[in-house]
Amino acid sequence: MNNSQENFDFKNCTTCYLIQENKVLLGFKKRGFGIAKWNGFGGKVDSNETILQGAIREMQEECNITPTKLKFVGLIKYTLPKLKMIILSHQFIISEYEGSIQESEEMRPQWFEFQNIPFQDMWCENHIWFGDLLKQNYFYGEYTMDGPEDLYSSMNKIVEREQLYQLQKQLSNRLLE
Ligand SMILES: COc1nc(N)nc2c1ncn2[C@H]1C[C@H](O)[C@@H](COP(=O)(O)OP(=O)(O)OP(=O)(O)O)O1
Repeated sequence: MNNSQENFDFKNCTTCYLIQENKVLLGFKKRGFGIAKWNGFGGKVDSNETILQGAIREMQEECNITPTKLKFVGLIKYTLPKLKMIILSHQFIISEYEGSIQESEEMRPQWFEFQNIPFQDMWCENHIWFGDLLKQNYFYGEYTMDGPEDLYSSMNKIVEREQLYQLQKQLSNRLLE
């Protein structure tokens, strides 16, 4: 963190993508932050839970399923200068789950073919790292932006698994599991 970011709020968030047979489940955000954009499912990690517990809870709340097989694949640090906020988003791929997918008051779920991702209706930085996510590469990114269309700087790199876990320990004040 540089000096000008010392008084920024810091939030741990999760974002989860259910992947099956070259399709990914996205949710259309019906309210709040990122409204009217397609995104993975997730949200803020509560103070009494690990990152993984937060990821599972958000899936239950937002699309009614309980993930049983999750892979931690990515870490994205978003700096939002106008909101004076840093969001560290822990990215997961889900390959197995229990329950039936249902719409919630926050998200409308829909399957998308890998070839047909609706980037035009997603946060604009998504197209930079989404290919790595779908290939299940481990990746780390940093983005400075003030909203879904306002991207000021970007960095994305593929990392080794150990490097990703190391970065998670360094950047997050919370345990993964
Ligand atoms: C800043 O750029 C972002 N880009 C993308 N693609 N996704 C983002 C960005 N910033 C946050 N996100 C993701 C991280 C989380 O998955 C959600 C945040 O969800 P929300 O703020 O709605 O969190 P909840 O805890 O569900 O909110 P409520 O307290 O309103 O239920 O967006």
